[in-house]
Amino acid sequence: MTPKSVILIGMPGAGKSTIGVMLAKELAKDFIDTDVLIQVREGKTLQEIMDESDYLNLRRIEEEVLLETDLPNHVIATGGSVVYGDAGMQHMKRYGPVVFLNVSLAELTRRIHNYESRGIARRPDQSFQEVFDERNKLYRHYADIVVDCDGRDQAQVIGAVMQALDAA
Ligand SMILES: Nc1ncnc2c1ncn2[C@@H]1O[C@H](COP(=O)(O)OP(=O)(O)O)[C@@H](O)[C@H]1O
Ligand SMILES: O=C(O)C1=C[C@@H](OP(=O)(O)O)[C@@H](O)[C@H](O)C1
Ligand SMILES: [Mg+2]
Repeated sequence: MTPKSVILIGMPGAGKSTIGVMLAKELAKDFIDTDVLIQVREGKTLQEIMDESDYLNLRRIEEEVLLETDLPNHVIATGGSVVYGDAGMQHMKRYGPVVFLNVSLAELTRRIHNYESRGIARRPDQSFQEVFDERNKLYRHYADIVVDCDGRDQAQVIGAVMQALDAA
């Protein structure tokens, strides 16, 4: 049987990248951050891709990169905008459970101070609150497991993810 992967989704600042690499060590799996895959394939930073084109192009590239990548036995930290591409999500779901790291808007606002320059793939007129509301529905739609992260430090979130994976 192909070993299972674990796919982390959630808002920018939810902890996908930092928790993902620690979770991969705990679970003895490989780790990949899809933002890194995109940057290496394009030879540009995400911000450069957005500056040279627009947020829809970044989302399109994100989906293309996912569809061309085989990711068995990995913890996969996705970019926050990955849920806008259904084909990419269905592709990843074949490898294992999707875990939504659920963080409140208040906590995300505490963690993110560079909303305008962070390279969030959003319509330029959209506020952080609007992006949060729009995406929350999508994260819940694709999630097999929802882990509430508010009030938990990184070790506690990892513990909660592992417990939920065991129970699933
Ligand atoms: N449970 C947590 N409690 C407090 N801060 C956290 C937690 N998880 C992650 N962080 C911090 O939030 C910031 C964003 O984390 P990051 O992994 O880059 O998020 P993402 O990849 O989801 O955008 C980092 O500074 C990270 O250290
Ligand atoms: O939410 C977004 O629109 C994005 C989040 C980023 O990843 P993180 O979620 O790891 O910050 C990165 O993929 C890109 O800048 C777009
Ligand atoms: Mg990240």
